[in-house]
Amino acid sequence: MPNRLDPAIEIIKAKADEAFNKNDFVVALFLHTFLSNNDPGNGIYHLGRSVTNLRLQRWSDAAKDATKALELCEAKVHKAKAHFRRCQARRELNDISGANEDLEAFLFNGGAPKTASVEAQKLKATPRSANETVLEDITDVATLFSNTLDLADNNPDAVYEIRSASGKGLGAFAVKRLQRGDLILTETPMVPVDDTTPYNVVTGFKQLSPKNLARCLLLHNAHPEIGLFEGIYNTNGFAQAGVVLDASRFNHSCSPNARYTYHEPSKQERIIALTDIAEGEQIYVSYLQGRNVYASPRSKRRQTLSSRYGFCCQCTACDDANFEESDCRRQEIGMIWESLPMMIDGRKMLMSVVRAITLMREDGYLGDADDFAVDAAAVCAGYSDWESCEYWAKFAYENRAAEFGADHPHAEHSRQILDKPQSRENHPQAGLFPRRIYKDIRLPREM
Ligand SMILES: C[S@@+](CC[C@H](N)C(=O)[O-])C[C@H]1O[C@@H](n2cnc3c(N)ncnc32)[C@H](O)[C@@H]1O
Repeated sequence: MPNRLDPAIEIIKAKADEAFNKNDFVVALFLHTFLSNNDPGNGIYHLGRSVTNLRLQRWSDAAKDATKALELCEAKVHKAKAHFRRCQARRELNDISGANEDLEAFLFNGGAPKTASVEAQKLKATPRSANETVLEDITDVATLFSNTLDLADNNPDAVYEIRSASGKGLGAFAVKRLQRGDLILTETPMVPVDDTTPYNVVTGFKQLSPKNLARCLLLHNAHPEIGLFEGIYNTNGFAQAGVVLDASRFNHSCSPNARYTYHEPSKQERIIALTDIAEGEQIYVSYLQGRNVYASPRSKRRQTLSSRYGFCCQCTACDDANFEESDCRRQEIGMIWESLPMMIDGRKMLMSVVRAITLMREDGYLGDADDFAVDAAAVCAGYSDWESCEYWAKFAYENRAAEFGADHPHAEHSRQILDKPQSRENHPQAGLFPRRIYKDIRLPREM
């Protein structure tokens, strides 16, 4: 049942009119199609789309819409418009007797005689015939007019392509081999929203141009029940960035091969490779962050993903064959993370960090090891083991640079620690405890 009170509807109608008045008929067609798909029993949308189709010279579609409007609209004024539009479409389709019937019905429903007489003259002229496919759904419109709507990927340097990802809607796939640390995407958010109250979300969409609104309406909506714009926002919005068109097409995995990150200085969303990725491989990010993914069992992750995004995760970590082992590792990582602040023994703490990072690697989770390495560097600083401190700070820096970009504030912060490990500014506890050396505690070589 369409929610006619959803504020999104009035906004989309206004944007459709705006596009039409600017002769941006493809966008208007898209938006009218969206509206009529959303509320098929409302004849006004068919009436609106019939004139847009006339402008696009899509005669069969225009006639079909006018017929539908005649079926659904009660008011004479609407019926008159629908007959007139169908008359014009039929004229172009060479159906002169049908067009004449519509012209009579136009007059009968109060249409202006002067307009009718101009049209009657045109009906006497030889018509052209046209042959088109009928566009019924917004995806049909989007496919036919993907260039006009700027949906086609025109960036020759793009390292990914968006296409069907069986059972997961659309997804992003590598078009060349990628390495850990490679920048996959950098994109300006389309709907930035600082505060995600419903009002702000609706206002964010309202500010879009008709074309950009059309592009956003194509995004997946896992929550149509909560309002159109909020549903799209909640399914696709990124923390800090909001809705980012291409980035929103990347599917989720609990063992992702890429991560998304917001780069505040440039106000852009980025996606960076966490692992090497083969050409043709699907690129996955994790919709869950930090401990919610690397330190949570499958049941908890699935519950969150299902309620927020409406799907049951079947990634390699959630797969039935692997999940129990993966759960054991992730639960242990979680316990280590919880217990680190309580550990008073530096050696024990560093051994726990090594264990946690080893478990992450065994699980194929190649993000966030820096969370642990930063703590390890702080412990070594506390015991004045500057060589070990540097070792962990370097590890944290290199991982952050690869995962977020070297110019990201996270990486810059680790860089500062690396440059001045002894500074109290970087490590408030630097040199506080009796000196101890932990050179023997290092990570095993990368597997
Ligand atoms: C942000 S969108 C991702 C792009 C989406 N596939 C599309 O076609 O636009 C989130 C939606 O993608 C689908 N999705 C993402 N990851 C998935 C996965 N691992 N398994 C199944 N569906 C997934 C779900 O429908 C989810 O609500």
